[in-house]
Amino acid sequence: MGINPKGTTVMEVGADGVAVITIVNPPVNSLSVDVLQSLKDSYDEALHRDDVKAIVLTGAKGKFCGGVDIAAFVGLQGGKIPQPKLGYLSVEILTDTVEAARKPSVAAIDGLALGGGLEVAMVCHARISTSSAQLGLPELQLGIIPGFGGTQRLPRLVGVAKALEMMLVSKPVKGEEAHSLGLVDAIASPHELVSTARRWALDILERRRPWVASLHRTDKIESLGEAREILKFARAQARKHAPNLDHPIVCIDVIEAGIVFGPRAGLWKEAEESQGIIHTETCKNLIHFFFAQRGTSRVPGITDRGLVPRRINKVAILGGGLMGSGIATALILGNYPVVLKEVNEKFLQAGIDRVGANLRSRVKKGKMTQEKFEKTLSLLKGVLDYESFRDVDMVIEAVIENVSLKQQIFADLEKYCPPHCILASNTSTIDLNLIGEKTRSHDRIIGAHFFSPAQVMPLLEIVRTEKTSPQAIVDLLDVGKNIKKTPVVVGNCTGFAVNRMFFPYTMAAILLVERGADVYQIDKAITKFGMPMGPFRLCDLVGFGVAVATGAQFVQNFTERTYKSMLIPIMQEEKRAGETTRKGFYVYNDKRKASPDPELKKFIQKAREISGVDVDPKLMNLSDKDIVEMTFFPVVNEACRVLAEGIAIKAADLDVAAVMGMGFPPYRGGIMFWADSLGSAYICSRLEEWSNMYGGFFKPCAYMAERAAKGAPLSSPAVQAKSRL
Ligand SMILES: C[C@H](O)CC(=O)SCCNC(=O)CCNC(=O)[C@H](O)C(C)(C)COP(=O)(O)OP(=O)(O)OC[C@H]1O[C@@H](n2cnc3c(N)ncnc32)[C@H](O)[C@@H]1OP(=O)(O)O
Repeated sequence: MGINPKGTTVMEVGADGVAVITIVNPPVNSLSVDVLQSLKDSYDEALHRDDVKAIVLTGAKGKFCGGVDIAAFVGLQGGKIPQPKLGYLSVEILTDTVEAARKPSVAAIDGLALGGGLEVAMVCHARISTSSAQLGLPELQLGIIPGFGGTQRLPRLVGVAKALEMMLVSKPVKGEEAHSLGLVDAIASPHELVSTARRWALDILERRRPWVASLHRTDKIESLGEAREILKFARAQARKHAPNLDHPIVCIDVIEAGIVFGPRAGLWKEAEESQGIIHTETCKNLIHFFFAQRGTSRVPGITDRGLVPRRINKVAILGGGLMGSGIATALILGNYPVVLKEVNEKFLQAGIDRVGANLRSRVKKGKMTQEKFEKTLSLLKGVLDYESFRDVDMVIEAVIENVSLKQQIFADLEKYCPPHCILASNTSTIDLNLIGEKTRSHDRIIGAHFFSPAQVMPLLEIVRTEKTSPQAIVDLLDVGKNIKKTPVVVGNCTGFAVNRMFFPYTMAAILLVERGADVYQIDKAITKFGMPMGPFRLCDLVGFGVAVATGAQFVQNFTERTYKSMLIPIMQEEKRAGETTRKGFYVYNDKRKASPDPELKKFIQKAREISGVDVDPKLMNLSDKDIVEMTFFPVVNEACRVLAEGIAIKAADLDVAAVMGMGFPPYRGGIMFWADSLGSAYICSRLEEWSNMYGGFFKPCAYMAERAAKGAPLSSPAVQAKSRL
């Protein structure tokens, strides 16, 4: 153990002869190297002491265990923590010491038992849980596989089909479901959890309850033939849904090894595969992303001031369109009473209906009961004037992107809302200083940029101006957390962070097409890279109207690096505006299935003539790698500018923004992390090459050029020219 151990276990032996071993490592009692060592020591002691007859394993402060300390994986990857001997933890300690012990262990689970946490619990001879506890094996989300026997024990406790689902989807189950699955043996209230577990352990010892080693159970596992079919199907699904990822297949292989060759062979295979898998790029990227996501709510100079978020009792939303109704849905789902304002009855009813439909779709999917639906919808109140704004704590304006309309609204809000009320705008591109120009409330004006559909998309871009008060930021961060959004705090500028990265992505794709590349090949290559869809399919989905409106903002503000093309306006003239008109870059059938359209060539030719560019034979035969680089390196270039200008606080925030706002594959770590895996010098040299051939759109920015010259990573902290935050 180190001088300052990272966590420990505490053992108390009661008069009943039960030793209660408690994992203590806040905030989630993760299994650090020190905790694991201490767990082993506590077990050694408990197994040797004559006054200990049975053991209860639990976690401090209502949390059983959040799994292996993920930071330890970073230590292993960097060689700072030595790799333990193969099978030491999983086989030698957990299986051969704890599970094989002559004293029974019972896990008392409250809060969470995730990853290694659940695996340790499954090694115990019984599990008692609270009904609200969350139990799961989410390791695949980190690019690894369960490594403490989870691949072997979970199928033996709940069956192969359910175990696979829990592992592949990385979704935990609640205590009640775990009980009905057989994963836990009994449910107890938090208050009675440990006492129930104590009694259970003694009952096992006295043979009043079965003494079960999960590893050797066979009753829940399907027959060999059936299990193989299930595994075959899972493999096909994994290949289809995650073709760039190997670790789900490795996980399935390891489960199969245990079923075919026996659980002990499975344990060894799991140990072997686990050792290698943590050194893969996928694992490094996903672990980076895990910490990046959690780092976004740490804002230097804001969240370190000791400010306490104020209570937001009521929120008002202006505009019941797609965005406004989505935001309202997200808020009422987070239990915030919401006032939705529209300009007339018809629009108001349509807005309320949209919220209702959003919630109803949850009921249909079985994610919400009818009772909860009614309770949630009752939190929404529609209004046509500002009277009920007199006691709101936060307003979110979500009307169309029209500067003078927004200015008028903010002037009105200043009159009607109480002085403490936060005045937020959901604008996706407009400068907030402009929006607040007609007010004297600049300190409480803030951007709350949601992504469509707002009730589903997890990102919330929080935009602050130089005048936004730290308290308003802390308050909005708290609201974001309560409605389960990942916030990214950015500075004020046209397009903020996400849309500034989006513009060059779409523009690069159009530039390539005008010079000879194929629309559908581009979409295919980008999808293969891991985006949910290609840039053209996405344009169709969001609609050309939105693409043109946001594009215009970019043209106006960043003229020198805008690639101007008439392709979309030409198509609009032909009444092609994307999926809603059934024609865009693709044509759509009744079932909204997209197919390539040979007619497209005609529009591309016309746009090419207007731009006065020639087809470049090289661009007609691009490899997938070239397509990915030519579309994403301009995004990296813009991300560098966003960082250099101080719009984003740190590169990792842009990684999160790209993954959650653009759909960039998390297993590539995010835009900047991915860029650094390729190297600044390489990216810069390619951009220079294309800039010479195809113009200023590709020109590397000063930040990029400087990093490339020094051979420095793009994401290491920048000496910012002038922070805009
Ligand atoms: C061998 C084994 O098979 C391998 C493993 O066990 S791998 C680990 C498996 N476990 C996991 O994947 C769980 C990961 N954690 C989570 O999903 C969520 O953090 C949680 C559900 C536990 C809690 O969520 P929530 O309450 O929203 O809090 P969240 O902000 O995410 O986490 C709180 C803090 O705990 C940290 N944390 C959570 N789980 C951690 C873990 N397993 N290791 C290290 N730190 C962890 C977070 O980084 C965060 O730290 P911060 O406050 O300094 O940013």
